[in-house]
Amino acid sequence: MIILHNVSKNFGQFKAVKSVSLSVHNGEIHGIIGASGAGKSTLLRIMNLLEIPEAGDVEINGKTLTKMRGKDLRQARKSIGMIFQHFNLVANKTVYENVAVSLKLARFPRRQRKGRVMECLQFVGLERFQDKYPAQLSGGQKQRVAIARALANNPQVLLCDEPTSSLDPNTTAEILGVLENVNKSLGVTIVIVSHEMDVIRSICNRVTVMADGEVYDTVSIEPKGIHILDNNPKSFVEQLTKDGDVGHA
Ligand SMILES: Nc1ncnc2c1ncn2[C@@H]1O[C@H](COP(=O)(O)OP(=O)(O)OP(=O)(O)O)[C@@H](O)[C@H]1O
Repeated sequence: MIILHNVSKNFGQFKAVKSVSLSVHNGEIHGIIGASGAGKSTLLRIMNLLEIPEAGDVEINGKTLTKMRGKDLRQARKSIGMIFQHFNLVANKTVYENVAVSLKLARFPRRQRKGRVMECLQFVGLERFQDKYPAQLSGGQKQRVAIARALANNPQVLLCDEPTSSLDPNTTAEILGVLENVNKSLGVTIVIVSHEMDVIRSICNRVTVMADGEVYDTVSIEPKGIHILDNNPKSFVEQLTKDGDVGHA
């Protein structure tokens, strides 16, 4: 579905992505992991041409994105949604307006917009928050709004750049649950960049490991599932001491 053919990206003299080829399969949750500076986010941003590669091609569903221009490119990019570590919501717009704006930009039929916004907010469990502003929401709620916004135009692929890195462990698990639901019930292919091994192991089917701007390897894995801790202090102590090599102070 997404195929990168020998893509490269330089920032000045620095080679951030070096002739990378990679396939993301239809319907999978594909992780990209690696050390800080390995080029993960740059590679993800190349997939929807937020970063334009100096060399190589990006192919989506048999169409070469890097060779498209104007209306065709805009149309093709509608099939790719994206979410970010810091949510990127518009501060002076309500939850409803944040989702509606992506429909407006995509020229979604005006009369169907309200229904579509509410459908997306329901999907992420935030329909009651439609009139709130981002500053009135928790980090997890902000990321849910960002997911609703990314889903509004019915994308086939959702690109996720460190989607849980600003969140606590329980909220991380909740957001991973939402992403899993996006994949399973809507059939959306997901690519998720994270430096957190637990995040990648919990939901991904295939994982690409990057190092120094190159793909080191791509492996298939069995997702371990999402473990939600409750906020009971007893369960925190149990987690901390379960390996038996620590005692009570
Ligand atoms: N716009 C830019 N201008 C200059 N250098 C950049 C730019 N974007 C990224 N880089 C550099 O390219 C390299 C790869 O960055 P990238 O964000 O892709 O890495 P990453 O693996 O996602 O790392 P991290 O986990 O720290 O975000 C880094 O050394 C970074 O400093």
